[in-house]
Amino acid sequence: MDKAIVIENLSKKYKNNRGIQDINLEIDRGEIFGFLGPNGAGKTTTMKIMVGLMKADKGDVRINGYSISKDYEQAMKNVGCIIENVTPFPYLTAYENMKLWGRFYDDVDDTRIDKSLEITGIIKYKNEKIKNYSLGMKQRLGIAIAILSNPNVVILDEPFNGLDVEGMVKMRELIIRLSKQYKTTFFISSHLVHDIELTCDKVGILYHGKLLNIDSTQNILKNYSSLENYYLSEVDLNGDA
Ligand SMILES: Nc1ncnc2c1ncn2[C@@H]1O[C@H](COP(=O)(O)OP(=O)(O)OP(=O)(O)O)[C@@H](O)[C@H]1O
Repeated sequence: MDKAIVIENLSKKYKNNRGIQDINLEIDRGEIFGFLGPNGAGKTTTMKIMVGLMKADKGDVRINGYSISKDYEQAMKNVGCIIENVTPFPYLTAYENMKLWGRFYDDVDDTRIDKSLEITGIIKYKNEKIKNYSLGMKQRLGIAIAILSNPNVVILDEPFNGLDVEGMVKMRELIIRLSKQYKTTFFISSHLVHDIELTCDKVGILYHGKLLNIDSTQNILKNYSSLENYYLSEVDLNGDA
């Protein structure tokens, strides 16, 4: 199986002793992986290391076969991400913001900008200033920016945060469609069990910096009535850090 992301023995300890400890996981090409954990579990820390915003104490991450510590440029070549918040310039339009982002890449032209806005369903607001965007529209713009360079791996920190019901449904549909249509691999962090259950093929539970378990959503739902029940039982069994 073609592995899009491999995380090996990843550890990072902050001065206050919090952080992540010995994370191991593998994600197949085209899979939607849900990184589920409560506030402070270490999701953002892991994702920051994955995209090179922070250095690990130990371990490594391979993306598309390339190590982020040894071959950072190659590893990042096909990655799009939103870690914490994207902050588009409010007084620029979506198009102008995308144009600025596009300068980071060699092969992003106006056609690709339009395509990204089209895929994420905000092409009709292309020439509107971001200050007039709703939160859901801004989240979509975040995805549009993340997929601008046509990456095959997309890493999203809390993409459902702050969205209303309709916004969540649309975000979910968008992620699933991209994974099916383009075989894009997604690594999504969230503390929203329900959205992870409905969106992700595979789920890893992070608790107090440790990965408690990792399994396919299908398997989990064979044995538990909901992902929430599985989550609570895993935390109850193994969660004492
Ligand atoms: N720069 C830092 N220095 C010290 N401690 C930190 C730092 N960044 C994060 N932490 C701590 O490390 C732990 C993991 O934080 P992290 O932001 O990775 O969690 P998270 O799972 O993303 O949480 P949330 O869902 O609230 O965003 C937390 O206890 C946090 O307080």
